[in-house]
Amino acid sequence: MTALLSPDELEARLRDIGATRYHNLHPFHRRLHSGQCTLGEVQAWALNRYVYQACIPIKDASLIARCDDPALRREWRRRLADHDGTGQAGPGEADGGVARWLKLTDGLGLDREAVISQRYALPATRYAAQAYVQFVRERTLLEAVASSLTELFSPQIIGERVAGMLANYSYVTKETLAYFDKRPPQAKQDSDYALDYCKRHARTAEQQHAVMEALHFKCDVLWTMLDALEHAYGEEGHIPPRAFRPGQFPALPRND
Ligand SMILES: O=C(O)c1cc(C(=O)O)c2c(n1)C(=O)C(=O)c1cc(C(=O)O)[nH]c1-2
Repeated sequence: MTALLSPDELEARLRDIGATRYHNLHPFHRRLHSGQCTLGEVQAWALNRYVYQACIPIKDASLIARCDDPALRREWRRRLADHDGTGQAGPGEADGGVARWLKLTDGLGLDREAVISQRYALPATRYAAQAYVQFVRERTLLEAVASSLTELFSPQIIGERVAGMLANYSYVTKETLAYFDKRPPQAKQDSDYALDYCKRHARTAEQQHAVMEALHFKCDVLWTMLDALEHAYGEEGHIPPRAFRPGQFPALPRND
């Protein structure tokens, strides 16, 4: 166990974890952003990433449910609204991030119902997303907050992704990628709060260690999802039996 760090030293250690472990460094993202993915791979990325998007409000709701600090609950409620919408768009009209992600999968020609069913996602994607929800349910509140700290690094990758995909794929438009318009300011606000919370509440060396481990864990969740995509759809092409197959979607057996 390392010695007790100052809050700023803790922040520097967390930023260092992002600099060396965040999913912007994954080969699949490099291929995605530089135009080297096939249409099938771009579709597979969006379909699998829906599973992650859908789990985010569930893990945020779990955090709220076990939190006895009204200020933290209030802050986290905003995240729920960001993802699930406020309901102000009209009855049955979702206006949050999850709904905007479906505009992205629509734009890539994927069947909405099939995407929402999560049936054609890779098993590893589902397990990774479930592991994130489980982590937030079971670990300390401090670790649960710390596991969101990957968002410190997301504005940069979103910038690279939007510029790279618009430049490199003729079928990707600004409208297709509209999900990402709102994310950088939301992620900045979310991660500023979470970082400040961790710096204030990690008062012992053990708690600081737990915060850093939570960020490592979350980087692993994100990395695992991209490993699974690369393994299934990259050069080797080991698509699991039930998963999305480019070109054959959604004409797949429905009762499997
Ligand atoms: O596009 C990305 O690379 C990326 C990364 C992350 C992240 O680092 O966890 C999130 C998002 N996007 C995102 O859109 C999002 O809503 C989100 C919520 C969270 C979280 O842990 O609460 N991370 C992320």
